[in-house]
Amino acid sequence: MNAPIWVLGAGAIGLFVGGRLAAAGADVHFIGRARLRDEIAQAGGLLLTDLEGPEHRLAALQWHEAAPPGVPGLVLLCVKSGATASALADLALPSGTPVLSLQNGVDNARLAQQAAPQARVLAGMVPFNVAHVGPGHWHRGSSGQLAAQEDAALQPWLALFERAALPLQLHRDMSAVQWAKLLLNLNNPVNALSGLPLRAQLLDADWRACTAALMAEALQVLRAAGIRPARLTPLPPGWLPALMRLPTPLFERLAARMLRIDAQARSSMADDLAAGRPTEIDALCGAVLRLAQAQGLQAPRQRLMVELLSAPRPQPLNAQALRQRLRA
Ligand SMILES: NC(=O)C1=CN([C@@H]2O[C@H](COP(=O)(O)OP(=O)(O)OC[C@H]3O[C@@H](n4cnc5c(N)ncnc54)[C@H](OP(=O)(O)O)[C@@H]3O)[C@@H](O)[C@H]2O)C=CC1
Ligand SMILES: CC(C)(CO)C(=O)C(=O)O
Repeated sequence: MNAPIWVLGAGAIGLFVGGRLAAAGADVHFIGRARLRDEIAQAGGLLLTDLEGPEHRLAALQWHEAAPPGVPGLVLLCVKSGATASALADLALPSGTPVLSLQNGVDNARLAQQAAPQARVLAGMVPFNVAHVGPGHWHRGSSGQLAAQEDAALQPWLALFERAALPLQLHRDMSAVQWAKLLLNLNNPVNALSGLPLRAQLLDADWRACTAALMAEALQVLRAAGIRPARLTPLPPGWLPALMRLPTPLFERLAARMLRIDAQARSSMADDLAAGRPTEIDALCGAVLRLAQAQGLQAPRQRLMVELLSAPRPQPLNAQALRQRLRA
């Protein structure tokens, strides 16, 4: 068996990925909140279900509210972006410990490396959605393969991820992959404000027009900065705004893969908004806004989304009102 894996941030992604690795035989330690530990215990264990795979039940988890005793062989960084620095600063990791960030946004690996300079922090990317759908129950509601920085430190772990049916697709240029994922994540604030499940929101032309406008603005900024996002979808990233603006019947046909989403799936930002937690808007639209500013450009649409989602109590909006405000 490999050395222990520590999941830092036992929430949707941490429980799903860590739970699947534990089911495949890994020695997984979850670092998370007592409320989720208690919820899982009261439900009789962790239940993981999957749109396209078998379900897994784990009767007991190795759960900690702070760093476990011992030394990890791998850390999976699964807290929301705003918690990256503080979560890592609380662990005294031995020199060279690989830390794989499974977070959205383009800056978390850098922030993590700053907080734990002795660790070997690697960027990763999760393309699929995991939602908390019932007591002790998390569900993967869309598909796609995990991505990670190509690095010798991950070699000993590749077979385990394969066994867990979560193979790591290795990339030399994770920055291009992360920017491409960020473009897709520009739908997160739109989804959160809509109050709708992801699939229903994506099947509404007005909400899609909002996301298209954010994507078009971000693509202009990336172009100006010389960043070429990787291709994560059947169509190249540059075509995403046009795809989103298609009439719904045509969109349904051309975006069939993007729409392979369970009716219950919702974006991680919608979860945060519903729970009254801070959102990751600064790591998504905020990152595009900062890149624009560095190029001497404006990004008024990203700025608007940052303002709307940073309000003390962001209110759901109707699609046409948001469209108007975004000039979409
Ligand atoms: N959910 C999804 O479908 C997807 C999520 N992602 C990305 O994955 C990352 C994680 O998202 P997700 O799993 O949804 O987030 P969750 O909020 O479900 O999980 C994170 C958990 O970590 C806990 N936490 C925060 N700080 C600490 C700490 N110092 N020690 C222990 N626990 C801590 C949080 O508790 P508390 O809330 O109390 O702070 C929360 O329970 C994000 O960057 C997200 O964008 C990427 C793709 C899909
Ligand atoms: C998978 C996706 C794009 C949408 O659910 C996501 O990254 C998120 O919810 O944050």
